[in-house]
Amino acid sequence: MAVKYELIKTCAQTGARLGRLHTPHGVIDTPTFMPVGTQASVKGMSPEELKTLGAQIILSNTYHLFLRPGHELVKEAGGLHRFMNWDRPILTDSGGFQVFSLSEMRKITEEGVQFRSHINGDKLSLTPESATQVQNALGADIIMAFDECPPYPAEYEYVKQSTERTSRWAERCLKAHSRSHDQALFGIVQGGMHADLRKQSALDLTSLDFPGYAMGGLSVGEPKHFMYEMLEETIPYLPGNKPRYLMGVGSPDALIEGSIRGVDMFDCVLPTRIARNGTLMTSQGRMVVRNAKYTNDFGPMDPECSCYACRNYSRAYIRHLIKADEMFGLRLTTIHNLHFLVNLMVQVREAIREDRLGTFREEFFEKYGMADN
Ligand SMILES: CC1(C)O[C@@H]2[C@@H](CO[C@@]3(CNc4nc5cc6c(=O)[nH]c(N)nc6cc5[nH]4)OC(C)(C)O[C@@H]23)O1
Repeated sequence: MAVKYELIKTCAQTGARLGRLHTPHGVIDTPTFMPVGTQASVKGMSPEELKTLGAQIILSNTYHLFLRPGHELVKEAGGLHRFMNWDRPILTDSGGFQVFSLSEMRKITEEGVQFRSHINGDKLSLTPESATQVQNALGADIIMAFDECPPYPAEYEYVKQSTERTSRWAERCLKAHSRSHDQALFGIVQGGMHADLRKQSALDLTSLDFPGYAMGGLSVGEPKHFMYEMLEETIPYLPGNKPRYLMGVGSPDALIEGSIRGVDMFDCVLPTRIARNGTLMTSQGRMVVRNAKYTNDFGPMDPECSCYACRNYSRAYIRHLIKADEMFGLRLTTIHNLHFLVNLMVQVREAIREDRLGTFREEFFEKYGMADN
């Protein structure tokens, strides 16, 4: 059985929906936040800790694993689930985006992308066919079409050409996708910040009948209201019985706003990235636990949080560990931030079930603060 989306209900107050995504490695309750494990590890977290905090699916990345250790090695190890000892669902991003955000000297043609490895400078290339074959070898439950994420800002004409090429690449991915695995290939809608290009991209991709659709080209530095507008311009052209995935989004406000607009899946490095510099997402807004004001603060990072870190350790202790460069400190902040977002989605799903996500949004923003988080 490949990937199947089950729509449970739509929120009466908003456009949000409650669903379940059935995959070969288990069921995912949606809307969901997916922790990012770029190089086959969610930095500092064991699979057991991820399960304890409630993660139902994690991300990994084709670009990084293609460069190191190589997809053949992962395949030889029995695939990504076996390699990283994670028996729940995995989604891999297709690599196009990371080529642009990480590698030097890259050249994009109709064929694909040529680039230099950011690790050792080797000249490499990825094409729709090779990116799909790499993901088939890695064995994730959900794999992504190979696309170009246009830079932001970009000229209309560039975005138009790039988006049309991404649609042609999507068809090539479908053709290359080996059906021998139980993997679902999702299409990625592009179109920059232009409603007409977003609509055309959605129509092109839905004509290819993918089992799920991502919205790419967002969370790339644009003002958040542009992102929300593009969701409103795209989602009406996506089928209601398929999952919608907003790539690269992971701040509390954007998760709520995206859910309200009908997004089912989110991922972002934000919670794990800011945890590593001691910044926490708490019910009272952002908090930088390494600040001197927490030196003698023996309370939990977040008094309303039930995570392992908040139940067992104080702000003073965690601040000390971070100042002393003790690894355990960043593990605790990571556990907390991931638990915070996973738990936020539990509350979002509860609010949808009870037709009160609009009210929940107001209450959450009141406490969390509308600051750009
Ligand atoms: C918010 C925050 C902290 O997230 C960070 C940093 C910069 O934004 C992020 C997140 N934004 C993001 N947009 C994406 C768009 C695409 C896309 O169009 N196609 C494909 N295949 N994958 C994508 C992955 C994406 N991630 O992108 C990198 C550079 C990976 O780090 C992330 O700002």
